[in-house]
Amino acid sequence: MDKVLIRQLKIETVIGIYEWEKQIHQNLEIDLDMAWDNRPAAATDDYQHALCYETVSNRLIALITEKPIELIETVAEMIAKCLMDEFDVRWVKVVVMKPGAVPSATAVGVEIERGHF
Ligand SMILES: Nc1nc2c(c(=O)[nH]1)N=C([C@H](O)[C@@H](O)CO)CN2
Repeated sequence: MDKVLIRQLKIETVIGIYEWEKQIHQNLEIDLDMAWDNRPAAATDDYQHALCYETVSNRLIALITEKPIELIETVAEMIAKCLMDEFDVRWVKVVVMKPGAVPSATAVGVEIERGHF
């Protein structure tokens, strides 16, 4: 299965369950594996057939910074839904990491897979 990948997409937003978290911006780091048939783009060398990682990245930054969110689980589901509804991605693995959320851990996070091949 072909994929388009995005690694360590940094999104600075209002995220968290505590009152103090609603007053600040924190960073999330997103990894995405998106199922996509890369052969048409390669065969034609035509951007029209590619899943544009730049367009996807910009859309997800806009989506996740639109309004405050409490849980990183919500972020992961919003991203998966957006990719499937707006970009016609059939399967996606979304990893959302929140660096610094637990002082004794480098990062904590969630991983989901949605859709099918
Ligand atoms: N499974 C989760 N656990 C926790 C979350 C979360 O989004 N998902 N969030 C918090 C707080 O916002 C935390 O990040 C503050 O440090 C706690 N647990």
